[in-house]
Amino acid sequence: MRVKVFIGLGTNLGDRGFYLSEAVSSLNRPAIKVEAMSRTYESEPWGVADQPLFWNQVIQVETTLEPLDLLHACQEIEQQLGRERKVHWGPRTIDIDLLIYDNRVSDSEELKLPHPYLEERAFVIVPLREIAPDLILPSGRPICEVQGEGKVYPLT
Ligand SMILES: Nc1ncnc2c1ncn2[C@@H]1O[C@H](COP(=O)(O)OP(=O)(O)OP(=O)(O)O)[C@@H](O)[C@H]1O
Ligand SMILES: Nc1nc2c(c(=O)[nH]1)N=C(CO)CN2
Repeated sequence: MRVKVFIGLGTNLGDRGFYLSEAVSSLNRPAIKVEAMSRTYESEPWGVADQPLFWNQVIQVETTLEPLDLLHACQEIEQQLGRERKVHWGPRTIDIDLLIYDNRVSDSEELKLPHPYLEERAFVIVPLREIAPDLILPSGRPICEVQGEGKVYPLT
């Protein structure tokens, strides 16, 4: 059975356009079909201010993978694209986060669903609203009523 998942992508090191497009094309495979992509947004760093501007994007996929298998697929792509885990919320070539996986809830250290900071991050909410304007968030709030914090600008 295929389920709908929203995935957030972020990068603030090197060729940010390259990392976003490589991540999306690496994710797209028979078990993870990319169904929708937001535009790319430039955003001010959230959480740890003293770092380069990010480029962010949100995609919708349909997957047959269970949540942890999908997370591991995302982490493999992060590694292939040179992601190093140094500073929490610090600079990275690519970060791939599971935002919403169908209506699943998970509270383990390895996987939290929905993503815990979903509604606080404008760099997630704004591109997510672009591809899913009628979405009711897992909290029950319609996405049109949620702002998130931080400045984001579409690149196109
Ligand atoms: N929904 C999720 N999506 C991606 N990783 C998650 C999720 N929930 C928990 N994790 C775990 O978070 C750990 C740390 O992830 P990461 O280094 O990307 O954090 P971060 O990007 O600095 O912060 P944030 O998770 O707030 O965006 C990973 O090892 C992963 O197992
Ligand atoms: N604007 C922006 N800020 C961030 C981002 C991000 O992708 N975009 N990712 C972070 C760690 O997940 C921390 N802060």
